[in-house]
Amino acid sequence: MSEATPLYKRVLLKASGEALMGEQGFGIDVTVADRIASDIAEARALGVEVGVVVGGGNIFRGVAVASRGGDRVSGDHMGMLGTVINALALATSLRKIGLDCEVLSAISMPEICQSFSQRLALHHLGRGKVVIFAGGTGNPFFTTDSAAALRAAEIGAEAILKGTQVDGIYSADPKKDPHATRYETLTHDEVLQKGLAVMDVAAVALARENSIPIIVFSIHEQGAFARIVTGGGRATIVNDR
Ligand SMILES: Nc1ncnc2c1ncn2[C@@H]1O[C@H](COP(=O)(O)OP(=O)(O)O)[C@@H](O)[C@H]1O
Ligand SMILES: O=c1ccn([C@@H]2O[C@H](COP(=O)(O)OP(=O)(O)O)[C@@H](O)[C@H]2O)c(=O)[nH]1
Repeated sequence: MSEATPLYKRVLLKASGEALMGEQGFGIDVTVADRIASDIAEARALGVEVGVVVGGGNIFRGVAVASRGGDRVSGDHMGMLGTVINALALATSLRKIGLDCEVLSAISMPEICQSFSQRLALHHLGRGKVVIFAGGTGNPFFTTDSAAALRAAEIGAEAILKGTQVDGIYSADPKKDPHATRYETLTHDEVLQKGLAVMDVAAVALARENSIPIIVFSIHEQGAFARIVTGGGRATIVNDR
């Protein structure tokens, strides 16, 4: 690994739930969780404090229930519980390689993990622990992208690194439009005005209000997380400055 100096003291990684299922159609591929853990370890070795919001799309999405005529709120509760399962899997992968971490959940389940509070999160981060934020925002009708923007603001993260299925923000969804072109940089306003759906509107707006840059990169590319915290790597940077 390079001796590069990190650009940030503290970042928030949004780890895609869907990425965690790897080639499987559902659930968690432990090899993917282990790889994401080793990427986080590289950033920690550079001295960067890391908070992680995990998605849940590999397990459950509330909108899927609603689209079949079911109850959206119950569906979202199931989705949030899915993020807790993912958080526990990622914590296991981190501990396996000797990284100290804590899972803090927006929904209290004290037998399983600690409950989220800003104070506790700052306490753990300040002691060098990776903090995994589970349970999204704790509210239905939100997404884990919004949870990422919220937790980033609460912990004073200098950037949100959205590790997703694609390597940046495109003029249209690159999975649907083969002619979509990739942006190197954008402002928060441009993402919203152009309707670029890589992240939901609430999340981008919250990041904009708090002047937090968003960096979109492929979580499938090994080592990308550490490269980005040192100012390299392939990504789209959303920043207003
Ligand atoms: N303009 C766009 N640029 C890049 N990706 C886009 C765009 N519009 C839609 N997408 C899609 O958004 C997905 C990320 O959305 P999301 O549901 O938040 O995934 P996850 O949280 O699992 O990373 C990408 O994988 C991509 O297919
Ligand atoms: O604050 C939140 C975060 C998540 N969810 C639910 O949890 C699911 C999984 O989260 P998300 O879709 O954001 O996961 P990702 O796309 O990152 O895998 C969502 O579809 C919602 O049903 C929710 O209700 N509130």
